[in-house]
Amino acid sequence: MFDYNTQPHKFKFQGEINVPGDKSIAHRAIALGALADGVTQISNFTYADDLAVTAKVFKELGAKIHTEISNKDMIIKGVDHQLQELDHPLDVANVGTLESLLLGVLASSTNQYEVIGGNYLSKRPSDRLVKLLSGMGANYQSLTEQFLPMKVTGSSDLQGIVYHQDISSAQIKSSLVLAGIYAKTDTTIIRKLPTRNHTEVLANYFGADVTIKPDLIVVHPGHSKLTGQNLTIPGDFSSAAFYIAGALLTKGSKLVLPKVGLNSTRIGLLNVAKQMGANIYVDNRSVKSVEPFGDLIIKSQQLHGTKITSKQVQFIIDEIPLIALMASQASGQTIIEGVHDVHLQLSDRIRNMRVELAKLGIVMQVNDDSIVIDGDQKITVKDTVDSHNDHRIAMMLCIASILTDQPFKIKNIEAIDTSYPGFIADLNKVLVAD
Ligand SMILES: O=C(O)C1=C[C@@H](OP(=O)(O)O)[C@@H](O)[C@H](O)C1
Ligand SMILES: C=C(OP(=O)(O)O)C(=O)O
Repeated sequence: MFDYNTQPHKFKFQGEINVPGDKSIAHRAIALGALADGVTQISNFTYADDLAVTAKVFKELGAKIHTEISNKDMIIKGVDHQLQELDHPLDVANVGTLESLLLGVLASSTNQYEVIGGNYLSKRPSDRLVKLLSGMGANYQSLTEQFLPMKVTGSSDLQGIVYHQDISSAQIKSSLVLAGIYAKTDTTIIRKLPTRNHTEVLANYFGADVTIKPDLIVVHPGHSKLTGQNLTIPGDFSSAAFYIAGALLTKGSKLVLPKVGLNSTRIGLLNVAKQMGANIYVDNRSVKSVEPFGDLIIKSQQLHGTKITSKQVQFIIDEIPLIALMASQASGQTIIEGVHDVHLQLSDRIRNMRVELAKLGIVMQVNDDSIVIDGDQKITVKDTVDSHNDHRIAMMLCIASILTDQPFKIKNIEAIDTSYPGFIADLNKVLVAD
């Protein structure tokens, strides 16, 4: 457990920074590469803590995984769906995406597994997902019925289901896709609202047969077979978001972020920033291994408040603490609607960001399904802040520290390593004292 003392200056941003490879895509690439027949080579892989846990779990299931940390390469020899039997539990720690992907993967194996998790995930209900996977024919047993630890015995006779999404969750959808690839009949997911689409897009890249339409996706197990692939992971938009917010909010900034992932299901913060009056330029657009990317050029800008609707929330799901900070520095009021499910993330991310920002003098009204933030708030340090072991809150607090010349302490700063080891060093490369 480490504390970080922020600096007693305001800063602006100058220069260029390459953000790490996308964590969300990398989780899926490891899972699909591990299940596939043959070798998968992943370039621009970031060895973040969450991805280390995913790699460890799939290694235990029999995949051979080699990481070249200096080259940011990962090489996986897959098991061709023959998962190894284990005499010990699979530990997903507090990696929410891994828990969901894994429960879907294990649905089609007849081996018996036990899945355990860390203190936060052991309190996150899995019953919605488990009910769906059980409906396909897999068996999940938890003493508490809805939380980890859980005993899983899948089925070699999984049957597809038709699921009318009651909540918008990329993790639930992804889990059903991974189970559906090995089912006997089609799995249909009828969307409530679109969510990040990396799983279905990447599954097709590996040889699955998934129809992707705006209002539904259908997994056709048929004769599809996953085969190892080479892929390059774009920069993580959710990591780039901290620099985007920082550069917009600090006078005299100009920052370039090369090769950032621009998947339309991830870049809601760009649209929110535009609604708030920002002009962010995108250059050198391209597509590699089915994911779009490009260079972002950000200049400081005076922002104004806006209304963010529930339709936009899935596209900013991991950026809400940062958007709250942006809103507090804009002119006028901002309302974010449709945030109910974000309360389930990690340790209740919305509650924690409200508590921590209040220690910096930034107040907001948090309701069950909406957040209201007044603009023009001055940062006034009242207390030591805490990441609550949430990497997104930790990095948002680092950006807040740049906007004030009052230094403060951030407790449990090491949470940053969950997605972006080296963030503070990178940040310091592009900060110029004002
Ligand atoms: O599928 C994913 O990679 C993720 C989906 C989102 O969660 P939900 O599916 O619970 O909304 C997001 O918050 C999480 O950081 C990563
Ligand atoms: C909540 C996050 O991820 P996960 O759900 O995988 O823990 C995140 O990356 O912000």
